[in-house]
Amino acid sequence: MSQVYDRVALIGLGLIASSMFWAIKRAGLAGEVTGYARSEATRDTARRIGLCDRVCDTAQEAVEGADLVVLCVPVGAMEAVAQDIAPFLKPGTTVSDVGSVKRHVIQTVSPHIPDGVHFIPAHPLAGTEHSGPESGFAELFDNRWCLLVPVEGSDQGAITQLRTLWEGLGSNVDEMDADHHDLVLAVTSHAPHLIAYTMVGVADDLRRVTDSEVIKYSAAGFRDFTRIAASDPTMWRDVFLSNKDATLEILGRFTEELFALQRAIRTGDGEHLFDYFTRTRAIRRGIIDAGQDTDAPDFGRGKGAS
Ligand SMILES: NC(=O)c1ccc[n+]([C@@H]2O[C@H](COP(=O)([O-])OP(=O)(O)OC[C@H]3O[C@@H](n4cnc5c(N)ncnc54)[C@H](O)[C@@H]3O)[C@@H](O)[C@H]2O)c1
Ligand SMILES: O=C(O)C(=O)C[C@]1(C(=O)O)C=C[C@@H](O)C=C1
Repeated sequence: MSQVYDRVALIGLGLIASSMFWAIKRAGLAGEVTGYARSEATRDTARRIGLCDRVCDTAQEAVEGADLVVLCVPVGAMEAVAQDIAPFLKPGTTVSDVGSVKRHVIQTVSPHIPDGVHFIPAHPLAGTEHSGPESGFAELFDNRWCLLVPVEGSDQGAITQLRTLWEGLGSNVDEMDADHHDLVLAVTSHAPHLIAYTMVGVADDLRRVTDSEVIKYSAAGFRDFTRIAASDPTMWRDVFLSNKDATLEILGRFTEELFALQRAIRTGDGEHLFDYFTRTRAIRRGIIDAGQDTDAPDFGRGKGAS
């Protein structure tokens, strides 16, 4: 693929920014990539590992002359960063972000975007439990969705250009309205993370995790929870505080279902449990058949597998 932007600036050099950088380089999508991180230690690490063509000591220096600026900081830090860089953006620049919540980012960042600058929020649905400048890798976005959430009146040419970048990073791209995005992600990502945090917290409360009994004898289910629960605390604090309504709505429904299952166990209602688990199994198989779980092992996918 050929170059999509002359100059890209990445603000916040963690998992997502570093993965974007390596994927941009893999496909030659930008002439120059500048980077800025708030902490000197992160900037030093970035320089040491060759992350970004130029690591800058100020956000101003990083965004000056950039055609695309991507905010890759926790959702709660987006507004402050937007405010800092706004005076230094050239007309015609596109500002985007990768935040896990969209309505809040639009509400807090939009007021700082100068006239003549395009703001096109985005969210790559790809990540790991690791964070920081050394955690990124070029393949992170391969065959994953990236959702673009254009605000009213967004420039079509700027949207198409950003779409081309994300396709070049390996993603499938779709567009979505911000409120719908936040509700969908509350179901597919935010509530599941909270449930994983809770489950691991419960195990810890039983004082067995650090004694290693829970770890030693943990089955795959619990181990998957611990992977998710190892995710960055700042990022996830911000996600829940900024996607409050949708997350609380989904957790309300979750609690109702949990009570129904609890009741079925107490009353010995095996039919309820069996029917419920049959329904959820069909959902999992639907995901695999649609080719959306690239991490899933291949066994059990053949016709007739039970
Ligand atoms: N980790 C995931 O799985 C994932 C997936 C998709 C989207 N996201 C979103 O991407 C964004 C970045 O997440 P990440 O996983 O790369 O996080 P990360 O913790 O790996 O990196 C965030 C970086 O931002 C820096 N930072 C924090 N506050 C800052 C500020 N005020 N000014 C400048 N830099 C600041 C941190 O020092 C760090 O280098 C978040 O908004 C998150 O919601 C994360
Ligand atoms: O795979 C993981 O570790 C993730 O949690 C990635 C994940 C997700 O929930 O799928 C987490 C947050 C994002 O905003 C997008 C992706």
